[in-house]
Amino acid sequence: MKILVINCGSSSIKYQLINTENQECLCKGLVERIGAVTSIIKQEFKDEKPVKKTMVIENHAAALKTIMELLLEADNDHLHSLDEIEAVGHRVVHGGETFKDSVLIDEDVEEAIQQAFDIAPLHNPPNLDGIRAAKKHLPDVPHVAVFDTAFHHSIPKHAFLYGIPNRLYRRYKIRKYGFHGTSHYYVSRKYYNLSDKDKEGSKIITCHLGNGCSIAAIKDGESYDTSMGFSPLEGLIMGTRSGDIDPSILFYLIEKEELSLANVHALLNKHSGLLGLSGFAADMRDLLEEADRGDRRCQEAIDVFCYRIRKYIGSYVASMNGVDAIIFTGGIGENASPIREKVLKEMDYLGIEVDPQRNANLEKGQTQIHTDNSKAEVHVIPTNEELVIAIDAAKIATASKQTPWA
Ligand SMILES: Nc1ncnc2c1ncn2[C@@H]1O[C@H](COP(=O)(O)OP(=O)(O)O)[C@@H](O)[C@H]1O
Ligand SMILES: CC(=O)OP(=O)(O)O
Ligand SMILES: [Mg+2]
Repeated sequence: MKILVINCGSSSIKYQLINTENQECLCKGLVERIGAVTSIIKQEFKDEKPVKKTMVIENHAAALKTIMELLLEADNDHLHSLDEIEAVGHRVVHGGETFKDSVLIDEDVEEAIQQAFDIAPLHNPPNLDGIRAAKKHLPDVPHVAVFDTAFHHSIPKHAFLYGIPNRLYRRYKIRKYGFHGTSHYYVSRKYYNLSDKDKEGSKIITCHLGNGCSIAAIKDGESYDTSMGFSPLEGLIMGTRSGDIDPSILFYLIEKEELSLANVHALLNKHSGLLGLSGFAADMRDLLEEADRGDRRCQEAIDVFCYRIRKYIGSYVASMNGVDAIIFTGGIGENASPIREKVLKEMDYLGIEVDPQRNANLEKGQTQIHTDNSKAEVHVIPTNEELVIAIDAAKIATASKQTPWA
């Protein structure tokens, strides 16, 4: 089946056209800086020259219209008409306690996604904008929501409850949910596949390090704990998000700097993390470059970033009583070998040994960066959230055709 996968961020849309029969990506695109003075759209069909355009794109609806036009403009063998798209898979970040699996999107599902706006303010509003805009262009095909939270539904209660009054969980469902589920799921399955290991009895730690960053402890193939929580703000240091902080800092700042709720929100979500610490950039490439040139604050931001990851890995080894493999993925995890090196140094207490050559010069198709003597394995596995979304969308679309009343 030809599936269009849409991942709407606050100011960007990533999309892919995937043939789920052979799991091939036919086209990949990105619209950036939606709502800015000029937006950029890049698109690349398989085996074709990439296209890049700069134009004014005011909102997600306009961006989706441009994407549809550009997909058709290409007019190649991969897509002749929008009628060939058989379903659309949408990444939805927060599914709350309601959605344990992907679902066909109807009005109730849209309503539930909207109800989670408060707890995923950076993600769910653009996700819903994307769904509504895509439905206008492709009204006759199934639209499927695939949730970041779904894979983490297996996390046990002792790991998902916070130490606050229990009535807050019962009344508002305040608990850890966890995110990046499609990525943690994908790389863990790839690992089982490449290592020929059984899920049963396995203990692995997956580190998704992109703009948003999270770590998951995966036991017997199921998510057992993860660093993001009620929202995607908890846990690791991220591009612009703070990760874990002492909540008292907020009480203190609200008084000292008379911060409003909106100020606190912006402080922790947009001005913190690598950007806040370095005062320079949220992008790891820029930070590594500046740190190499001797910038002390960029180096400090990298140090804090890596230390937090080490700390979480250690805590998940403790919570699972061991680890068989650690897996790195996401833009930073896949590409930044100095970051992996820094995170993994001095892990001999776990018997983990990284081969510096393998880590620094990972060849295409290779994943292993541990030495042959290492007690636990370490792999770099490129993620593919879009493929997981496409496969789920195809499955649900097929089922909905067979049972049209469902
Ligand atoms: N070669 C590289 N070296 C270091 N960092 C990289 C490299 N390529 C990408 N990154 C980093 O990956 C991050 C973006 O990750 P990505 O997974 O693409 O993000 P998103 O969450 O938007 O999908 C940025 O911090 C970027 O600097
Ligand atoms: C949940 C989350 O943080 O997603 P992203 O990394 O795409 O921002
Ligand atoms: Mg990502």
